[in-house]
Amino acid sequence: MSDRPTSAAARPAVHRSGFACFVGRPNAGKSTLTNALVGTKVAITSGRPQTTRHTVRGIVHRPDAQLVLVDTPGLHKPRTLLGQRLNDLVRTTWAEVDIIGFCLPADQKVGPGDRFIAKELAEVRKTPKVAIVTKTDLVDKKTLAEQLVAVHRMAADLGFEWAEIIPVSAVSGDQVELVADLLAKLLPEGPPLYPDGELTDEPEQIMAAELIREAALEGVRDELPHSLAVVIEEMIPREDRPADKPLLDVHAYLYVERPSQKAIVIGAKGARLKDVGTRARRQIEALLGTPVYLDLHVKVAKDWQRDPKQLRRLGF
Ligand SMILES: Nc1nc2c(ncn2[C@@H]2O[C@H](COP(=O)(O)OP(=O)(O)OP(=O)(O)O)[C@@H](O)[C@H]2O)c(=O)[nH]1
Repeated sequence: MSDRPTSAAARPAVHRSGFACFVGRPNAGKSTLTNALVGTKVAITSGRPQTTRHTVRGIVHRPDAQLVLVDTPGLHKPRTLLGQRLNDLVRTTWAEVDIIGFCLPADQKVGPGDRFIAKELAEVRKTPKVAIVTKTDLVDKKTLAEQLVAVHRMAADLGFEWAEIIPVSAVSGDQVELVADLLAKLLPEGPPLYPDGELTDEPEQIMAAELIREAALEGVRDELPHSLAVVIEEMIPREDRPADKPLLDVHAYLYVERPSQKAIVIGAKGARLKDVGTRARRQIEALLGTPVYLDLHVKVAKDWQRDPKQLRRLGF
């Protein structure tokens, strides 16, 4: 009896699948929402803007739909070659997805930064655009209502309409399911694109590099976030380990632009780097589910953000 196919009634009538990306100014809560929807830590979150450098996909598996989330970097006014490349990446992503979710924090008034993005969005005619008002746990009902009206009006002023406007708090979990429901409904009909249970197709190395970058940026200010790049040189299982005691060797380089930044990352007598290593190792172990030996080296790559050759080498 157990191998009898599921009855037609138990199966959803149509299956939908496709891609959605979240856009919004830096710190709008895109990565946090991605994580909440997927239910595991796949994108990197931090209190500092523009830390999401890579297009990280999280996959939401549902009986009726498979939603692949593409987390783009924050769109911003380009100051460097890296800034330009990131913005190009954002626009390329918009042209390829089935839904664009515009994240606007509930606790900040709609501003020029949002209008800058909305104006670009207005040009993307075919793709349904959903406004997602994030961080609703930070405001009262009245402020939220005003924000929803402002968000509606911003689009109307630019000559387009949102397919949906959804308030959500990724931190409290309020309405996260509804976001998934509404996004799923907007997807085209189609079979699952990824095997069941897969959460991301981002190479493990890039995710490990992002976790190291996140750990290295914790507690530092100012220009360092933009000057730090992490490259995994090698990630291989240690040989001669018993099957029940595996160990993964991870060797990574942290690239900074100036010797002074190298000193900051390393800290007095290497204490800071050691601490970064410990925290990043725990995160990588949690991510990959295996004990890790993490080896970090800091290198100066002078002005890498402005040098096309170096950018390529660092994976941009
Ligand atoms: N209270 C509250 N804080 C949130 C919520 N969502 C995100 N945050 C916080 O807002 C900050 C930015 O969140 P991220 O998810 O990193 O924002 P992002 O839009 O991905 O940022 P970039 O990668 O810089 O573009 C972090 O400190 C989050 O903890 C929320 O629902 N409620």
